[in-house]
Amino acid sequence: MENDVVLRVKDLKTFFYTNERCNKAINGVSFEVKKGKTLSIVGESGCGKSVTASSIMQLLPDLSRIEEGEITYFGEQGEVRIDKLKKNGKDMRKLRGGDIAMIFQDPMTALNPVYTIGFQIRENLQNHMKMNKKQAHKRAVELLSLMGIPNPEQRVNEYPHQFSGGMRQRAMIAMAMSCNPKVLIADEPTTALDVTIQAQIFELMMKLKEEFNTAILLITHDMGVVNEVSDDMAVMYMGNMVESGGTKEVLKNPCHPYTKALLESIPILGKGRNQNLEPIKGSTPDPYQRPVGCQFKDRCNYRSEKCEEMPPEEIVQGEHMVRCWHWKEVLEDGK
Ligand SMILES: Nc1ncnc2c1ncn2[C@@H]1O[C@H](COP(=O)(O)OP(=O)(O)OP(=O)(O)O)[C@@H](O)[C@H]1O
Repeated sequence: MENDVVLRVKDLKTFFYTNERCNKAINGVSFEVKKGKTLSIVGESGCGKSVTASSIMQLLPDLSRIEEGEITYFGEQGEVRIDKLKKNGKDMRKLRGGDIAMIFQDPMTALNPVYTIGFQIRENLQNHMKMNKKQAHKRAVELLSLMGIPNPEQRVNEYPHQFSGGMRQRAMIAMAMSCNPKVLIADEPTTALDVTIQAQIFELMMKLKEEFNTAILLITHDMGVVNEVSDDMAVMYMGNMVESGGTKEVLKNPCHPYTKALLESIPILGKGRNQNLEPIKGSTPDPYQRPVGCQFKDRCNYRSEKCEEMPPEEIVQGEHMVRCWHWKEVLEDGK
């Protein structure tokens, strides 16, 4: 095991069971998150990004469960198999919000409307960092100031509804960062914010990553964001990882038709209005009636008989992995 890996997910399978039907929402996903680096997981709505995050945090909805696979956290006290921990047991509660923190698209998922921002950050610090009330208050003010919130001494005593959307997002990040987490999971953290605030929040996250050597697992559907902020990336489709590797390498040499299609569907800043944007044809299949073999085949121009069988993971070079029978053709066509 390379010692820069802080979180490893191996062959994860998380299924939903509704009305005697099974949705294999995550069907054998593997990746590693490295110390002080950002890994982005990207893919269309429903591909399994959020369920991956909830599996790691053991915050899965009632009808779902981890069926197989390993989720290992490499902490200062040694390895912890998260998938083996009790959802609400002492060890999981210690990890959650402590060593592994999460920020959400909607800050009100994490913030309680009836308590002041300061109270909520203090509570986290008192629980996880064993600080007394006075120390925790001082640190809460420092954290708000670090997040760029003006007048932190005054604002620490305000309620979430007194904060703007962007400020609430900052307050939630302050709460998540309060216990110096080793891993920060960010699930579409800026989708609800306007572009300027979005850029500021990412800038802030990257600053924190540098300062505290935090590993970030960023969940997004936005290839532009992936390009801007991540060291590594993984593309998900229908519960599978179809391509992964260093961000620069994957974006330069996409080998999966789906990655290529995602890239062709986004505008490039500064290229003006006359760009040939290609929406991805078709739509994602019904998760309860998944196709046999490659999940992307019905939307793919490279489809052949081989695709009736699920392609294996293949190494393109170094850490660049792809799951497509036709990746060499895809790569060649991109040149
Ligand atoms: N609470 C739930 N009950 C039943 N099925 C669910 C639930 N949450 C997610 N799923 C299913 O799990 C699969 C993966 O969903 P997930 O929310 O992880 O996708 P996502 O990539 O995060 O999408 P989005 O970008 O829209 O959040 C989908 O097929 C979805 O229908």
